[in-house]
Amino acid sequence: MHSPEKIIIASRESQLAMWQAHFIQNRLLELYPQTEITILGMTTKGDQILDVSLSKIGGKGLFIKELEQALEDGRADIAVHSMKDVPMNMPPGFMLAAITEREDPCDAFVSNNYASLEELPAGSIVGTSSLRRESQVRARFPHLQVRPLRGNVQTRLRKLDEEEYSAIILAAAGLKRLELAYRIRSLLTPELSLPAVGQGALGIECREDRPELVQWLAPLHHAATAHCVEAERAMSRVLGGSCQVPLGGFAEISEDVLTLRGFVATPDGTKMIADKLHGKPEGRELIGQQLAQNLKSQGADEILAALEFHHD
Ligand SMILES: NCc1[nH]cc(CCC(=O)O)c1CC(=O)O
Repeated sequence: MHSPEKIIIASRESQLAMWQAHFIQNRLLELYPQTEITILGMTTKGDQILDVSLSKIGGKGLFIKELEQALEDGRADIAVHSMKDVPMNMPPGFMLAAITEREDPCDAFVSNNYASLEELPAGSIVGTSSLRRESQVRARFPHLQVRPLRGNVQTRLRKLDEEEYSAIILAAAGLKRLELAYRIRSLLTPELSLPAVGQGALGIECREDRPELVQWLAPLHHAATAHCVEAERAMSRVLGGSCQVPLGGFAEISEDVLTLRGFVATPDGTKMIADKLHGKPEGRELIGQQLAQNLKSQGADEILAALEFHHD
C-alpha cells in the first residue's frame, strides 16, 4: 500500500482540540514522513454558544457537525474528536476509522483551597455543567452546591481562580494534554465520579466511502480501548445517551475480562441506579446492552421517562 500524498485534519479551534489534532498529525507524520499533513481549524456552534448549558442547546452533535460538513465537501479527510463528544449513532455516511489509546479516564478535582471533595465545607460551590458530574456530586455530597460552569478548559480554570467556585471538576485527560496536570488536586475514583462514556479516548472520523483512510489509520487504532469504548457506547445507546441524561459508563479490560460499570441518576442526585457486568471483550456490545437493560429494570427506565417528559 503506497502512502497517502496529503491528509487534511479538521479540528475545532479550542486549545484542547488543537492539541489533539496536532497529536494525530505527529503520529501520522512518524508513520508517513513523505505525506503532507495539515490541520484545518474550525469554529463550531457549540464553541460559539457559551452562555447556555449544553444539555439545552442540543448536545454533542453540535461540536462535530461543521467538521463533518468539511469531510462531506472534501475540504478535509479526517476529523479528530474526543470520543466523549461523539454522538452514540454516527450520522449516515460517516464512520470512526480509529480509536486511539485511552489517556487517564478519570475526572479530576481542581481547587485552590481544598484537596478533595471530602474536604469541602458544607455550602461550598462546585462548578460543572455536566449533568453526569452534577448528579454524582449531589448524590454523594448533598451538603455541597453545584453551579453551572461552561467554556473551554482554560476559561473554566480562570472562573475558578476568580473565586466564583470553591472547586471545579474537569476531565484529567484534558488537563494532562494541556500540561495543566499540576492543577489536579486529586483524581476522582470511578466510585466517586464514574467517567463519561468514551472519556480519555480520541476518535478519528472519516467518510464511509474512504476505506483507504481506515487502512492508513490502522496503526493508530488501539483495540483494547476501542473494545471498552464500544461497550460503554452500546450501553449509552440503549439508555438514549446524550448530554440531556445524567449517565456515566466506564469499561476496563484485565486478563481478557471486560468489566463495564454504568449508572443513571436524576439530576438532583436523589435517585441513582448503578450496576456492573463483566464478560469476554468479544461480547462487548451485548455486555453494554445487557447492563443497560439491567439498569432499566432496576429503575433507570422511570428516571429516563421522567427526563423525556420534562424535555421540550
Ligand atoms: N466536554 C468537553 C471535553 N471533551 C473532552 C474533554 C476532555 C478530554 C477527554 O475526555 O478525552 C473535555 C473537557 C472536560 O470534560 O473537562
